[in-house]
Amino acid sequence: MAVQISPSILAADFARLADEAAAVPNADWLHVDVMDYHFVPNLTLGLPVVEALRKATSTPLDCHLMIADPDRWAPQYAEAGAGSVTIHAEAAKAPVRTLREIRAQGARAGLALNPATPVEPYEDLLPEIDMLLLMTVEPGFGGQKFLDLVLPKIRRARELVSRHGGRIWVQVDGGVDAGTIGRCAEAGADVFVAGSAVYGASDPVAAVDELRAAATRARG
Ligand SMILES: O=C(CO)[C@@H](O)[C@H](O)COP(=O)(O)O
Repeated sequence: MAVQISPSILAADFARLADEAAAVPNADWLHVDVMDYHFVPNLTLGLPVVEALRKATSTPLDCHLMIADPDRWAPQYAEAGAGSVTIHAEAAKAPVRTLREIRAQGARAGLALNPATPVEPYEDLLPEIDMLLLMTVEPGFGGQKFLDLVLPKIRRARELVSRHGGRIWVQVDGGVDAGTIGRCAEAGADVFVAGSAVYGASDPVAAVDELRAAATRARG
């Protein structure tokens, strides 16, 4: 699968979200971080903003739910038009049902793991998902330093996914920039979330192109 870049609007100007979405027409996805002050110590945005963004951009929305009760809310993000909805393994109490409900609404279903959460216990869930999101920082805030300790897990995740037919995308999120994206790509990631590295750049379009080129080069 070709490299995909998903700029995180957490690093964008929340007062100008439609313009910020339009600022990266070369992005494959727009990553939308939903936080609820419970699963993570930060609060961002919810369904009404996702519904508004859906109307404001044709770029598919990649909704990452960092919320305490994804079983209750995730299907509604899919219904609101998100192209992909990712729930955290640490928060979901009924992940099989929730992942199936996301797919039933026509969205891709993702499972996210915090840096210290191992991937192996979730092997049986792989048939239920379209994407595995490996956090490369502790979730909650943009602008954090990339955690190298996640690299071996990216390799193990790639192996597991390959054993299951290679259909599932491996996404990395947190501290991804021109200096770290190559290592993630070499380890087996194929979808890259980048907040500060895109929206903190003077030219976000060029930043997306550079990240894509660096990841593509690293895959060889
Ligand atoms: O989910 C999160 C943070 O919890 C991320 O999506 C961040 O928004 C990535 O930001 P950068 O580390 O790229 O600045």
